[in-house]
Amino acid sequence: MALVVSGLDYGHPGGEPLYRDASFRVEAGTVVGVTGPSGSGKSTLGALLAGDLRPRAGEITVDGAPLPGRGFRPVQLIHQHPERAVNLKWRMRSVLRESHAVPRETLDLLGIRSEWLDRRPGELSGGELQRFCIARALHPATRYLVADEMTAMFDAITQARIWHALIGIVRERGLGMVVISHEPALLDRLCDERIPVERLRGPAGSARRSRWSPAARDAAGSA
Ligand SMILES: Nc1ncnc2c1ncn2[C@@H]1O[C@H](COP(=O)(O)OP(=O)(O)OP(=O)(O)O)[C@@H](O)[C@H]1O
Repeated sequence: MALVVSGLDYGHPGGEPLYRDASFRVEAGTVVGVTGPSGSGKSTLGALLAGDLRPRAGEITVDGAPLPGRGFRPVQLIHQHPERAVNLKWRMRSVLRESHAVPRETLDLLGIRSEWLDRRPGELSGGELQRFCIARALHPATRYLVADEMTAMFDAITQARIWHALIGIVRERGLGMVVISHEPALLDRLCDERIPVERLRGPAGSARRSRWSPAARDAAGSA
């Protein structure tokens, strides 16, 4: 059981190639960190894994089946910007219900207060709204989670609480998880393995790589 990326090619329309023949896997029950400089393609990778973007070539499979093009997405993406992931006109009760009947226990673990359920996204702080996006992503049929700078808007104590709750659920359900983050300490704490995004560019990515510092190249090369 794994989320498997094989021979992935992708570049945004009109942009330079970001991924060439990239391959890696995330075993169910493991947490994999993805690191890389700003603009290197981490969020793009998250969108590809979740099925929001389609690869130009290559394949992404989920527990042996191709990533579905429609219907429920077994790879759920938790965005860096929660306000882009929800209908801003709906009350939070409906935002949650659109995904599934989130158990009260999960709401409590994520620190979601009952009074927030009757508000709209614009009436919550970024961190409060993000808790709802995490709860939504924990659909019973979710197999893998991709967390893209998920806790960037939280203070350190809340960040630690949210990660503790989420990793507990992930481990309990045997989900696989990809954590995209700029924070090495966070990745050290959470992840079983780290993948520098540079490693996924393949030999053809060396044209872009040459614009970066020798230290970054060495780090990528030794990974
Ligand atoms: N929809 C798009 N159309 C064209 N180019 C895009 C699009 N989205 C992102 N890009 C470009 O693709 C590259 C990778 O962007 P991406 O957001 O994946 O990087 P990132 O590593 O997540 O960056 P950050 O750490 O700053 O969030 C950037 O050069 C960006 O400008």
